[in-house]
Amino acid sequence: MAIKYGRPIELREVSRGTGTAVPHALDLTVRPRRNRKAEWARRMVRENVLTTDDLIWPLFLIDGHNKREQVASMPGVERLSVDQAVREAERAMKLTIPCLALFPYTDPSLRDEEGSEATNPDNLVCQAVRAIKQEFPEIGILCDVALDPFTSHGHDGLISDGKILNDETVAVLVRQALVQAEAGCDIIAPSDMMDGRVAAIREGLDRSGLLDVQIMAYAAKYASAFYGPFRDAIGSAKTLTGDKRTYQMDSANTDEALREVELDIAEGADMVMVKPGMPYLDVVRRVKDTFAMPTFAYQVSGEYAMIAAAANNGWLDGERAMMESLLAFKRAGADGVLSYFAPKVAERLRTQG
Ligand SMILES: NCc1[nH]cc(CCC(=O)O)c1CC(=O)O
Ligand SMILES: [Mg+2]
Repeated sequence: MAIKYGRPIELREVSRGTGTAVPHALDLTVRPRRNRKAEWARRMVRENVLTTDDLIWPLFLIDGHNKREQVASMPGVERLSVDQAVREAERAMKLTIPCLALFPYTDPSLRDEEGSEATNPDNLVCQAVRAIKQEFPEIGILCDVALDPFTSHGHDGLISDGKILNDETVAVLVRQALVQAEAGCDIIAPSDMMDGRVAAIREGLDRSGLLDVQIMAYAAKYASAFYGPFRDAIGSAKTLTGDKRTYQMDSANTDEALREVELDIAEGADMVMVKPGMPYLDVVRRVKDTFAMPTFAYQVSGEYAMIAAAANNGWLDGERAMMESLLAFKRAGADGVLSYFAPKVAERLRTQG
């Protein structure tokens, strides 16, 4: 059947243009606006919903007690001492946010070439995991695995002659994952983009009897300008030498993302992630459609900063932009989102649905 103006021509024999009560009414049988005429009607036909179950809340940690420090490039986001992180965990519980992600600001005196603080079983991340789990064992905790918060050069791996070493780095990452898992972390999230790290970490966890610790692989992670504010937050912005393009992906590629994801699944990833988020929604959709795996996206620091900055300038409605940006991930097929907006979103969902 030939289609013209939204309905088959064969069905258009009767003209509706004459005798209608409304002067100048167009001859339209199909009027998509009918389904948008009221809030109840919009709710009935809504295809995607955002709930608190979709949220993972990233927290930045800092040494000390009763300390909260603004991150300048992320208005509304703070670095928290462990006791304060426990308070935020309590808030997350009340808001029914299922999972927290932890990122440390490591004191510069503890950073070195090898990132040795990453494997200290008593480092800031491990302290926070233990403290949160002791008070709130029912909340999920995700720990990032990569060396950049701990290295003096700000790279995610070991360096020799200006090259980021793959296999040597993987050995350290396994030890980092093990101290975090032994501290009680539920999900290990390798964000380093070394080849083969998922398999090595899975093997290390299993050998230590940590069979139930999940792996969420930052499988398709791009070399991105949108990580800038995060590097301020963890204090690696000033120290980072060069860029991360020999290990993080080229932003021009999507087939490559599928190959990366396929490898991580084969190596034992329980969940996969695409990062950054909004500029890579096409990748989220392809990954979800191709692998049907639990698929997450990271709305990264730069995405947060853009919305927060524009809102603070009165250039856009920050709350609405926040909700719209998160719903976009659901539309693209994501099962959940790491977002610095998590507590704000959860509060809004609770009061306004
Ligand atoms: N490997 C570390 C890591 N884990 C998460 C982010 C970025 C998160 C954000 O920007 O919010 C980064 C930064 C980077 O790779 O340089
Ligand atoms: Mg990979």
